Amino acid sequence: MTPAPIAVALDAPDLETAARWAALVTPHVSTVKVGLELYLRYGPDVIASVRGASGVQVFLDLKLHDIPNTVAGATRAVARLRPAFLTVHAAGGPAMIRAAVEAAPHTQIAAVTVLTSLTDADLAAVGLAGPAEDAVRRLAALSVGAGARALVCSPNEVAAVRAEVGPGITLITPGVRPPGADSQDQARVATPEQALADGADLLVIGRPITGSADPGAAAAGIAASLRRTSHPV
Ligand SMILES: O=C(O)c1cc(=O)[nH]c(=O)n1[C@@H]1O[C@H](COP(=O)(O)O)[C@@H](O)[C@H]1O
Repeated sequence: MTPAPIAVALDAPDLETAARWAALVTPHVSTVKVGLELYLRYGPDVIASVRGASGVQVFLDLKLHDIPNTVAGATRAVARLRPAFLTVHAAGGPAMIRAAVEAAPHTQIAAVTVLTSLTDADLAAVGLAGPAEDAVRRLAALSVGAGARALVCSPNEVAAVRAEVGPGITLITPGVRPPGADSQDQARVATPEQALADGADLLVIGRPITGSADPGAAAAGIAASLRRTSHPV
């Protein structure tokens, strides 16, 4: 069976746990995601550990945000690990995004528009007035103009972003929760089925899978529900 378009966020405190989660979920999902918690503790070795024997696609989520020269150097430093995706913050601006794109020709640079943990009130507090969707659309257009071929947004904005950037751009949505699940620190959320129906290409899901007693079964369950949605019987 084709693995589901899900990136499981391996936000674990230690490498053994992350590698175990990766092994349990990789039969069911296309991608595993390494973020700041694991990468800052273990460095580049973590990539090989979670890739394991399966060779599953790895998404490196470092959310780089600095001046263009520094981001180019940081991107070059990790490009040799050949992650399928590497995140940068779109708010770093077009020159920074372009620097990352040029520094990693074999990796898709994914520009994070507005973090899924932020509400409209949070955005107003940091000086971004207006609904999140306006900022997301603006940052999405800017990122694609700077050469990004992948974008990160919440499922609530994915339909608007798709309308803005067209079909060729990979849209990645965290802030995904199965029906009835706790949204925890996520503010702009939707179900996996809704995110896919609205145009997402890859769903980032962490704790609803890794916090389950059986992460393999949790991943398989969500993958099966997505298959039912895309091919209703
Ligand atoms: O870039 C990301 O992956 C990301 C962007 C964003 O706006 N929101 C967001 O939650 N993420 C990541 O997606 C994952 C979501 O995890 P859960 O909330 O446990 O499903 C975490 O690893 C976050 O770092």
